[in-house]
Amino acid sequence: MRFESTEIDGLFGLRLDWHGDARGAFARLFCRETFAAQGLAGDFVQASLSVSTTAGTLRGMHFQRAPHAEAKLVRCVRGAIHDVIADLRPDSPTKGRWQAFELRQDGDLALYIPKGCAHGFQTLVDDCEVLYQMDTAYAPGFADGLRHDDPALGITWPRPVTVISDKDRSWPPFRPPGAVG
Ligand SMILES: Cc1cn([C@H]2C[C@H](O)[C@@H](COP(=O)(O)OP(=O)(O)O[C@H]3O[C@H](C)C(=O)[C@H](O)[C@H]3O)O2)c(=O)[nH]c1=O
Repeated sequence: MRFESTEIDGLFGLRLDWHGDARGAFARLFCRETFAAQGLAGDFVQASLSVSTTAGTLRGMHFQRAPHAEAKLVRCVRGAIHDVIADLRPDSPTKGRWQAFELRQDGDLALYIPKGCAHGFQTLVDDCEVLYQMDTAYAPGFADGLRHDDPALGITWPRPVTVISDKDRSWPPFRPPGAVG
C-alpha cells in the first residue's frame, strides 16, 4: 500500500497493492508499520459496515465532536461511491475546503480521513457497501453533522439524491469556525 497526498491537510489516499492470480486478488488494507512510517498511528478501535441499496443514496456529512473526534479509514467494498471529505478544523491550512473521490470495489483507492473532518458519500450504483475503521469509539452524544447541500461549503454531488435519512436532511446550517454573528 502507498499513501498519496490530497488537497486536504492530513487526508491521504491509500493505494492498495492488489496481488492477482487465477482465483482473483488479494490486498492489504492496513499495516501499522506502513501507517507509522506515514506518521499515522492507525490505532483503530472499531470497524463498521454500511450497506445502501439504491443508487443516489446519500449518507452524511458526519463527524464526532471533540473529545470524541475520529480518524477513519474508508474503503468501498461493493459497488461505487462519490466520497466527500470537508475540513472543519479551525486551525487547518485547508479549513473550509472539501474534496471528492470516487471509491470503487474494483478500484485501488481507500481514504485515511483525519480527525476534525466531516465525511459523507453518495452511491453511484445500487447495492453499495462501505467499510470503516475508526480510531475512536462511536459516541452518539457527540455525533454531529452538516447538510450535504449546505451553501457554506458548496459541495457538489454527481446526481439527484434518491434516499437520505431525516437526520441528514435536518442538520443545522454550518457555521465556519470563528464565524461572526
Ligand atoms: C455511526 C454508527 C451508527 N450506529 C447506529 C446508529 C443508528 O441506529 C444506525 C445508523 O446510524 P447512522 O444513520 O448514523 O449511519 P450513517 O448515516 O451510515 O453514518 C455513517 O455515515 C457517515 C458517512 C460516516 O462517515 C460515519 O461513519 C457514520 O456517521 O447505526 C452504531 O451503532 N454505531 C456507529 O458507529
